[in-house]
Amino acid sequence: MNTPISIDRNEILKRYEPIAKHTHKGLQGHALIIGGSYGKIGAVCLAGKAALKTGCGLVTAFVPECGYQIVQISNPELMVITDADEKHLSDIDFDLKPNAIGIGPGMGLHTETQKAFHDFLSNTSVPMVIDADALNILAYNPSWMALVSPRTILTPHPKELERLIGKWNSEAEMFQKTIAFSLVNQVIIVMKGAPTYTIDGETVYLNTTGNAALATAGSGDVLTGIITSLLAQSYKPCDAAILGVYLHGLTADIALPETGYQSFVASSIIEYLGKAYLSLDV
Ligand SMILES: NC(=O)C1=CN([C@@H]2O[C@H](COP(=O)(O)OP(=O)(O)OC[C@H]3O[C@@H](n4cnc5c(N)ncnc54)[C@H](OP(=O)(O)O)[C@@H]3O)[C@@H](O)[C@H]2O)[C@@H](O)CC1
Ligand SMILES: Nc1ncnc2c1ncn2[C@@H]1O[C@H](COP(=O)(O)OP(=O)(O)O)[C@@H](O)[C@H]1O
Ligand SMILES: [Mg+2]
Repeated sequence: MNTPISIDRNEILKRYEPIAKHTHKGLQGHALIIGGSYGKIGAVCLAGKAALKTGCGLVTAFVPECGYQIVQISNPELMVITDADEKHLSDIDFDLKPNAIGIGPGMGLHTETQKAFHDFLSNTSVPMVIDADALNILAYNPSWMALVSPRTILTPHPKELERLIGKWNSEAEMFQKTIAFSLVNQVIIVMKGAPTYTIDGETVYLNTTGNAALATAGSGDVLTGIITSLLAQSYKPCDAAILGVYLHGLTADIALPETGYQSFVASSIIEYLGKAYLSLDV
């Protein structure tokens, strides 16, 4: 394996694009977050709000019918489209043209959802982040990887990674198998952990921000929203992944003296995104 490239502030400033003075919401990108199921609509609320607070101009959530009021009330800035089914996604069909899609948070593994995901992948080539249950569905249906567009970003935690690539006996083998998976499928893999590595074929990027405060429910869902937002704002997929992971960790580093580890929750990541961005602008 090549020596990982350490992603520090200098590397980020090479990639970060400050906002243009005369931009408007129509130029800032439209992100679509697809996911949720009965009891796990919060995952979509978190990803959607994170997408907005990362700078996207418009964000739409696609959720089962039971999520309609939850998303609208928790995030009035979000637009919502609902599936025909009350509790799970059964047909992922929409009449809009997002610049990027994040799919999987809270989505569940219902057989109808699995079929809907298959049909959605067959018909979509929009830049995409695949996370959580959408990754698990791919792991259970490995041949569907052929439907995933090149340069798609996958964001597995260690268990999701194991489901996708199989068990490993050493860290070296984990990297070897992940790199091979990235090369064969032409996808970018964000190997979430402490620390997080982003794998783009043979190139490995090591993130340098973040701390144990991030070990809290929904923090991966927030990361999906952040990276989807950057993709929608026209960052190249690998840069969106690297910058998104860096910003996500930076929020926890900035917050720590104020929140401590224990009281930091996934919504705190979203709350501190502003300070994370501001620290890049000085
Ligand atoms: N508010 C909401 O709506 C929320 C909704 N959510 C949604 O729930 C769905 C299920 O997602 P999920 O990740 O909780 O379940 P799953 O894939 O079975 O993985 C869990 C297993 O993986 C392991 N594991 C995890 N991290 C690890 C690590 N760093 N290092 C090592 N191991 C690690 C760990 O294994 P263990 O250590 O227990 O053996 C654990 O048992 C998904 O759609 C998600 O979006 C959540 O985001 C929460 C907030
Ligand atoms: N101890 C830790 N140090 C740094 N980052 C962590 C730590 N624990 C978790 N994280 C980060 O938090 C996120 C957890 O993602 P995930 O397990 O998908 O959460 P969820 O599914 O609950 O949203 C990842 O980005 C991971 O890198
Ligand atoms: Mg997750």
